[in-house]
Amino acid sequence: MTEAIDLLIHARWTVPVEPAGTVLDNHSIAVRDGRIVATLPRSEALTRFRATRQVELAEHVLIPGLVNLHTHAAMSLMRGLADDLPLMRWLQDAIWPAEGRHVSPAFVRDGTLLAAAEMLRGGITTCSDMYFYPESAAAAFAEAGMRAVLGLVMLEFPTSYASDADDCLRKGLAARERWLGHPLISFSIAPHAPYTVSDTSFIRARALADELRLPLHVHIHETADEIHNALATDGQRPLARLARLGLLGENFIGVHAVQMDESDIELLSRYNCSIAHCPTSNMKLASGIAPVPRLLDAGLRVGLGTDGAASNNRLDLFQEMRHAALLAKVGTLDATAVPAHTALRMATLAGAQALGLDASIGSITPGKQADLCAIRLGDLESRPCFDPVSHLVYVAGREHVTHVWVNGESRVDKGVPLLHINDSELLRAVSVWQTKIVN
Ligand SMILES: CSC[C@H]1O[C@@H](n2cnc3c(O)ncnc32)[C@H](O)[C@@H]1O
Ligand SMILES: [Zn+2]
Repeated sequence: MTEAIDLLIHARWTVPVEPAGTVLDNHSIAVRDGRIVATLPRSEALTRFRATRQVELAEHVLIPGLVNLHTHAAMSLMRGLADDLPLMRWLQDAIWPAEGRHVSPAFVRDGTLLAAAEMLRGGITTCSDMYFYPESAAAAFAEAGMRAVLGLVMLEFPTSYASDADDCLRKGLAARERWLGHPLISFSIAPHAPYTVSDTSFIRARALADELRLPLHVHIHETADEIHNALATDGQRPLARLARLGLLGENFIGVHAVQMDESDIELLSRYNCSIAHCPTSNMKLASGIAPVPRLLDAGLRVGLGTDGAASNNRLDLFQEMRHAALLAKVGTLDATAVPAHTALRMATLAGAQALGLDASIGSITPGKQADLCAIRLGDLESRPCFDPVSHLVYVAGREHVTHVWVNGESRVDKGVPLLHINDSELLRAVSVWQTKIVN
């Protein structure tokens, strides 16, 4: 008697990420009702299962869908608007004025659809977003069929979205109410940064995160100026202030963590926090090199983020894996720092753990959702292949992604996106935004 399943994927290599270091040759992954049922040798799979659909990946490696631990999806509409500036000039002279003029529910919907299409095509099946109008972002991610954790943002100053941090939260919580129970959409509490959020608002953020059992998602220690200014105004480093306010804890995701001393790392480790490392954004804004090997040695979960397309300018976790591995080596002058397997774990399981989603995504494990990504390693630029994980980080790019599934549903098939997004309509909308932004 064979078991009926929906999908059987036969892959030349499978890298489940958990157990660490495992590479399975010629195995098959069985999927039923959106979940992984089993991973087993191909010959056993063919006798045990009867599948509605089978997919042959003869020269491919199958990995868990990538998890983008930090982005501002709708900022894809500002890709390339302001390059080659340091963070505060970039924000204050270019980005915040543009956001003040243009950000609206329609902007967030179109920008998020553009970002979701880019991410899914590049093998990213989950992202942790932080942007205005989270209800518009939720609608766009749901339409694209991408898993997303939407930050309920908090900023003290008035924006086109809200008058202050309390207004941000009121609007964010109403959005969350409307999306409760959706299979792909969940939320985090996202106070923007120590330099834009008051003590009172941080305390409110922690109380809400505890009450609603949500992650806290905050930019921290991004630049030397941020530390310098905090010392001048608060007499404390930003992380010490957040610890004093009770913000740190195992649901805390600190984004960037570039400018860190031993006391900062000790605090993050004491409170069992997670880090979203954004190597390309850190390089482009010249923020510095995050001490990733020391963060990992301290036992922290370190995931990877692209940051927004206005500071990267790609939403490409293959690029972030490569940059994370290379930057760690340059930063420490140690070629063994952040090896390929570590970079892949950061881009998958570590991101899922940081978001509290590792019971359902982040590795190819029976019982988890079938969020999967296949990468073709058969082309001449990928030959020979001694170790597919080495190739994922040091050779392959998102252009080699051929298949993507979210919850067992195909989103990219043989390189062709199967998104519910009308490309020409979206491109028309993007060009209208471009015209508005430059005028
Ligand atoms: C409250 S919505 C998010 C807010 O963050 C801005 N932003 C984008 N990238 C960064 C970054 O690297 N550091 C700090 N702030 C950033 C974005 O423009 C929005 O205003
Ligand atoms: Zn950011």
